[in-house]
Amino acid sequence: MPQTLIEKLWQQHKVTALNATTDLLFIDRHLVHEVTSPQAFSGLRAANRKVRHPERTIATMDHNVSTRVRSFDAASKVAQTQLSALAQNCEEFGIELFDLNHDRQGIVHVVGPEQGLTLPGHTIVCGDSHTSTHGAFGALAFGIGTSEVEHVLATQTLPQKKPKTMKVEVKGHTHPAVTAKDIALAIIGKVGTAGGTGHVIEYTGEAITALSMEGRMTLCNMSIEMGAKAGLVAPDEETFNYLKNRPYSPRGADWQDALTFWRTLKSDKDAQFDTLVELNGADIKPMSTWGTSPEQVIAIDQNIPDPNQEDNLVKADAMRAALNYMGLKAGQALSDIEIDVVFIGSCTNSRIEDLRSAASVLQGKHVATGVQALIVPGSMPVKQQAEAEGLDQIFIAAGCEWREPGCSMCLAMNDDRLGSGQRCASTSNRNFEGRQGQGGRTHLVSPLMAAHAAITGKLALATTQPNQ
Ligand SMILES: CC(C)[C@H](C(=O)O)[C@@H](O)C(=O)O
Ligand code: SF4
Repeated sequence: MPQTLIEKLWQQHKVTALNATTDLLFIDRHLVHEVTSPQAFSGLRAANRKVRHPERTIATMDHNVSTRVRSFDAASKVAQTQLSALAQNCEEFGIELFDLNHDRQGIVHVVGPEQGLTLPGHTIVCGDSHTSTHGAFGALAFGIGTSEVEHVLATQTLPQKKPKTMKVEVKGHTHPAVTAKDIALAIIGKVGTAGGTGHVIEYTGEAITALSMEGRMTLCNMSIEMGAKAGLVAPDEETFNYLKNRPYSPRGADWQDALTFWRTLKSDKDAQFDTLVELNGADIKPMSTWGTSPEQVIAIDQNIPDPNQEDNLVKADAMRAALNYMGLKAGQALSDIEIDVVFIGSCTNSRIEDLRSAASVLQGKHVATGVQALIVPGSMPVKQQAEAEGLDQIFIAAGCEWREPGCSMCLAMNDDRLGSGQRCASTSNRNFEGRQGQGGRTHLVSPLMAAHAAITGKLALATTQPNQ
């Protein structure tokens, strides 16, 4: 029977069936960060167990770190406790750690791929919902809870319910001003935040294969915002070129063997998916959210929808609540909305291409009066690369703040946060109430649009208009 890539990866990692719906899977790679690991290590210690495969486990510090200075002292008390616990746990259990002073430190979902720790055909888990990012490499990658982190540390396996499969096909090409972020937001706008529930998504179509690895990571990253367990793209030459000579990528004969295997990783021609979704690349425009859920999203040239026109009463109520929280009115043009803060960063959009894209807009320009613009590279290698290319100088000359790597203003777990009522054009992935700080208002956008917002002080249209 023809199989989807998702089914192939599942079969390749199935250790045994536990019951009719649940299998035990082998986990190739376990990524760890400071927030969801302390209790898992405590559990191991209490049961007097070791980490089964320390060499398959790697840790980094990201959520809680200060992006102003590289010091635990700059973080809050809770953060300091979690960061020190991670350092101590990694030492005790023999796990490699990219700590604050390490030149490979960064956001866990930026670090894995750029180090070659994320490989096609892998099962990858992390105590973090955006583990779906790694699916960009043709890996089955998903987030897990803290008790599951303990299970994987102890056994390198995980019981998992078989997911449903979904194919999201984006046909044809998109306009040059349309980025992977816009594609992701357009898909969420179409299927909704529950549209992917119980599914693993495979993204296909010309508009997807045309994406760089950075773009594919942005897209797969947001699979979780559609309610999906994971999202992936079948690996191709773009994937292999990206991985060649990365620090942990296979080398020599191992590289050749890996390539031979990786080239088999695709869905069979007539493979059946449980759910099909189709979009036309040419219909997608630069997007921005207007509300407090990623599905409350429209094209930048549209007006904010009216709850009174919404037939679904639950949705209409959610829209009213969102308008109220966001301080916006139905019918208002998105492009008239003034912003206070711009955040370019997070595991969705803090890679070198994202920074290049922002720099292309900010070069020779200045941030609008009264706007604070934060540019936070996703990792130390991204930071170093950006500095080698002089991007930091472009940002600084434009009046932006150039920070140290970390999750930063993506979530209010460190000292970068919005004040109450502040409005932010953000390249992150969640716009829930209070996500970036209590009372803070988030508009999810691409780095291109965030950079335009920085210089105009508004949710501006990108200069290159789509579909003209
Ligand atoms: C802190 C962590 C558990 C959380 C997640 O799982 O996603 C965070 O990364 C987020 O983006 O909200
Ligand atoms: S950058 Fe944001 S979404 Fe990504 S792992 Fe950190 S907190 Fe979660």
